[in-house]
Amino acid sequence: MIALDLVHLRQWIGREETRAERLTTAIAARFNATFDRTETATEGEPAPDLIHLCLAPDIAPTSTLGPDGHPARGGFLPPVPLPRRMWAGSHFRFHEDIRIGHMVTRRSVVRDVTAKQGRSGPLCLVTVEHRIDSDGALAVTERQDIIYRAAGPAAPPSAAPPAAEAAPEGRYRRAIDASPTLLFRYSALTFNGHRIHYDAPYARAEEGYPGLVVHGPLQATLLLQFAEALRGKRPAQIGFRGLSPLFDTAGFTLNAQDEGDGLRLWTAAEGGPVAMEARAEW
Ligand SMILES: CC(C)(COP(=O)(O)OP(=O)(O)OC[C@H]1O[C@@H](n2cnc3c(N)ncnc32)[C@H](O)[C@@H]1OP(=O)(O)O)[C@@H](O)C(=O)NCCC(=O)NCCSC(=O)C[C@](C)(O)C(=O)O
Repeated sequence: MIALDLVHLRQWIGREETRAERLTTAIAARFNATFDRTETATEGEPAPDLIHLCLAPDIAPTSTLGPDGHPARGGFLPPVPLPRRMWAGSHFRFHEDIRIGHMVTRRSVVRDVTAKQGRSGPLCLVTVEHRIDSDGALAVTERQDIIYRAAGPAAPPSAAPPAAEAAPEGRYRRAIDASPTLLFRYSALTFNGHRIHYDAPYARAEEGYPGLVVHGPLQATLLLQFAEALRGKRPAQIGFRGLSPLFDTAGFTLNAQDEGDGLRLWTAAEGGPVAMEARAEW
């Protein structure tokens, strides 16, 4: 069993990083193509929401990547010794548009590092706050949770009852083909080398998943686009939480339900549990 030295890991709290990249029409066009959006990417126009997740990635030489294809730990993020990294959730607040052609700057701060005991074993939760500016104007604030967990099956049998309950059908639904091509294109857009998203033998044999894992940010982007299509405009804020992984072994649906002034949204595979849940407010 891997012991977490929380005193050491919590020394990363307060650590900051700033990265920037110009949002070119080429990047916006690739994003639109990946998500089957018909808009033309035009300089000066508002960019599609959550495109900032594709900008200014960690650029590490291939020879320095860890066995999972991620940059080795211990730079900006704490060197958590648990091997399985997952996107656990994010809360976004939208202030202004990010515009195509603008310089997009992300300032990130590690806000918290905590240890938890999950049904899948010990977990380490790292919370990071991001501020995203578009040509110097505040555009988006984000509070992101990353979970690290021990090696082993994604969902232990003991976790079966609550985790395996089939998700309900939303009043509004849209089917998505979780094809390896879509997953690969999103990995390429985000320069994400994490092998669980494109290397099926690795995902099965090394990480114990039944297939390729659908990226958390990809699900979040699809759910936000669905919410925007239903309401005709971007919400003021939206929060996501990943509850169970989704795989390329079956298609999945985007679901939504009216809830108060907002929408409750979720993804689920056919007959599967809620994978990612979200709440959007306008
Ligand atoms: C994370 C797993 C293993 C924990 O599942 P579990 O059954 O072990 O945990 P639990 O028993 O449900 O909860 C234990 C504790 O953890 C907390 N917790 C539990 N879940 C969350 C969450 N999401 N966000 C924040 N907190 C969470 C929970 O509140 C509880 O805290 P408490 O003891 O204080 O009450 C499980 O929820 C899961 O598998 N979620 C799906 C994750 C996923 O599929 N992410 C997308 C794919 S990975 C990815 O895209 C990566 C990428 C893009 O390549 C990249 O960033 O590098």
